Amino acid sequence: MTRIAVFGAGSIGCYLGGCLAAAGVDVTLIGRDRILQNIRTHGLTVSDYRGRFQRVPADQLALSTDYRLLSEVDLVLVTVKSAATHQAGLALATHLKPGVPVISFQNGVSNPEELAAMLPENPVLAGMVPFNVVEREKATFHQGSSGELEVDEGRLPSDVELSFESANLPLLRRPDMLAVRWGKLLLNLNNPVNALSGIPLKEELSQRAYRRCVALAQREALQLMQMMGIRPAKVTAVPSDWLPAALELPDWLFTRAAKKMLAVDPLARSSMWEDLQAGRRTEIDWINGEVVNLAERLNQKAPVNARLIELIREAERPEDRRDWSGEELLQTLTAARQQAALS
Ligand SMILES: NC(=O)C1=CN([C@@H]2O[C@H](COP(=O)(O)OP(=O)(O)OC[C@H]3O[C@@H](n4cnc5c(N)ncnc54)[C@H](OP(=O)(O)O)[C@@H]3O)[C@@H](O)[C@H]2O)C=CC1
Ligand SMILES: CC(C)(CO)C(=O)C(=O)O
Repeated sequence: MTRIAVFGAGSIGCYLGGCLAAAGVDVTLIGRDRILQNIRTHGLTVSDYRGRFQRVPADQLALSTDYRLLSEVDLVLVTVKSAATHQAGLALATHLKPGVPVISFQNGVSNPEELAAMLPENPVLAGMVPFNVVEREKATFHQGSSGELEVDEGRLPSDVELSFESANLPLLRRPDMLAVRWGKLLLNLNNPVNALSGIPLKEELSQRAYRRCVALAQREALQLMQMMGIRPAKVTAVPSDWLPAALELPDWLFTRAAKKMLAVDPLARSSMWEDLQAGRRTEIDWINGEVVNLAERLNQKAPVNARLIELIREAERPEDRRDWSGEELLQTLTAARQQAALS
């Protein structure tokens, strides 16, 4: 049986690892002591909005901070935040057997390439997690919204797809993962808006002013992607090009038309909010930063995304952190755009 290691046992890593282990897969979780100790005490519980509730006893998992365990596995799922990708790459390059595949289940568009450059002897596949996972008390990891995992078409050990399927996490294999990652990045432009709002995703997305902020960032990104010849894939019910217009709908129409987008656990928050809460560096440079990078390469401007980066940088300093109302945020983003148009 394929032995699967999760590198970065946090929200996504513990959820994927827990679902796989509950289905009888041999799982090793590599992570930090805080989370591993919690799992040793309580076992690992995975739950979801559809009623999944599975508890895996700690002795059914290999739990370690020791990277040497990587030399014994047949597949690695990388689930660290983007700022930790380089460190993950170093550990994998030191311990992984040649030929063992690695799937990056991370947001952003550059992580698989960063890993591939550090792991010339291992196939690195891009993956995409469409759903939200939050850590709850007693080592419980809860999936709060819907969607299927998507992964590059490259070769995986023969029983891996079946293992994911039996864990109720079917892998959708795709030939166009770069387009999928850009499509996901468009959705993740909501991450800073959610983090700055200080309220759960469902509540935030129910308010038009916040949605208009996201739409401003997406329009800017879509225009630059088009100039660069990037065609983002459709990763929600709405085609990527239509996302801003859908978000700008009045509340009464949006709540009817975008039922799926709002079908999210009432307490779910973006992973960027979780980072701010935990005092960690956020992934802003790997999300909105990619839009600003595109603008620079095209000799253009991306004032809305640049302003969101500034605001998240401020919020990363606890003493400067505050919650923004939708109107306040919309005002500062609109002002940034107007100023850029004048200069
Ligand atoms: N959470 C979500 O709902 C979603 C997240 N994603 C993406 O998935 C990826 C993972 O996110 P998420 O699970 O939320 O992140 P988390 O921060 O919850 O989990 C990552 C874990 O990896 C640990 N870690 C980092 N570096 C190392 C290392 N060198 N050795 C061992 N452990 C390490 C971190 O510890 P420490 O913090 O101490 O460094 C943390 O506990 C991100 O790219 C995110 O954008 C995608 C879809 C949804
Ligand atoms: C699932 C989604 C889009 C929102 O939670 C996400 O990717 C994140 O929080 O980083």
